[in-house]
Amino acid sequence: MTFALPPIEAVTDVRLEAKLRHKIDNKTKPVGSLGQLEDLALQLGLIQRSDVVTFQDPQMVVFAADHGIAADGVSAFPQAVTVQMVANMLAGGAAINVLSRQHGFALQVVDAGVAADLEDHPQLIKRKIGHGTKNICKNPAMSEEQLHAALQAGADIVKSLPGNVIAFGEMGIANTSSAALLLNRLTGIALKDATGRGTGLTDPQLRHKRKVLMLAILRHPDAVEPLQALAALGGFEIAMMTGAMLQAASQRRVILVDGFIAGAAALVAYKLVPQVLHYMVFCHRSAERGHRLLLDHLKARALLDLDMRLGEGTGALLAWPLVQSAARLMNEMASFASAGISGKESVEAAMTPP
Ligand SMILES: Cc1cc2ncn([C@H]3O[C@H](COP(=O)(O)O)[C@@H](O)[C@H]3O)c2cc1C
Ligand SMILES: O=C(O)c1cccnc1
Repeated sequence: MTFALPPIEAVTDVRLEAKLRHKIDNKTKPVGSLGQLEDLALQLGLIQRSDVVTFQDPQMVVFAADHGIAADGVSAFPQAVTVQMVANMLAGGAAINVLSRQHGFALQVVDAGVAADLEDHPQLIKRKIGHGTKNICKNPAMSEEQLHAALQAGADIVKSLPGNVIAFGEMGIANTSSAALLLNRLTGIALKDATGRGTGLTDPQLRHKRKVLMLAILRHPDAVEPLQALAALGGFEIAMMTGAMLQAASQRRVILVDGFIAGAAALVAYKLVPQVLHYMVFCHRSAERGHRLLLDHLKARALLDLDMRLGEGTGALLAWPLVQSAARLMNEMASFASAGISGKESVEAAMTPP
């Protein structure tokens, strides 16, 4: 089975963009004074092809999987934490549960490839590709067949969910390693700079992680195209998120991107279909050092910078009130004309000698 890249429309519509800009600029505020929220309102309007933005049934999807490279001591935590955290999420106790409840997001956890068999649960979507990836220091993380199955599963999951906004998060011990390797391979950013402390490595542990990742990257010199890189260096959750993001964009949903790992999936999706970026809101900048470089590469500016480095989708949901505010400001604010307030033209006229 080969995953067919879904068609994604660019949101460029010159007439609509002009209309939206006019609407935003004529609201009762100095032009540009709502800063980044104005760009966000414009983006949302272009995605929804309307100057009134509405959100329905927001979804939070956490993709979970294990990584063979965890055996090489690249994380501060053991692999078993992945399945334990999935159980915690299904019991409602993880950070992402708290934030999903707070912000009214329906939460689904996807078993993309956890290294344990999981019991059925109403919030668990079972699409296990394998019991963890292979150790990328020795082998490609996954076969081509597994890669395509993961991409397809991601797309299927999005198709099965309602709503027009979808937030992406992940859980998988050692997945900052895959994210760093993908960032290096797909952008040329130095591996040393792409590699960070993840769950909280000490200095000697970080040096060890860098050595291990250098061995891993040298093991896969030919995996240069995005899909080859994803199969060789990625993870089941990252591949599934990539397919899911592409599908979400093809359905013109707003995509809320979390931190470094969700960002790595976004990067792969962008390298496959650049227009996918039009649908993405980069919600926060993670403290994981590669994330800043990843966002710079995408010329993206995140909404929040809170020194967070958790993942799960937490940064995505914390930015949700800002996304809602951008929509409401566009929908509800009065214009100078409707409020009967003088625009700056009257001052300019007064300053111009007759
Ligand atoms: C208890 C716990 C909860 C988490 N929730 C997200 N992560 C985050 O940390 C992991 C990536 O970091 P590394 O590459 O260093 O393993 C991922 O599971 C990510 O989602 C967690 C990690 C831990 C330990
Ligand atoms: O930014 C992230 O997604 C992140 C950073 C560190 C650990 N886990 C996730």
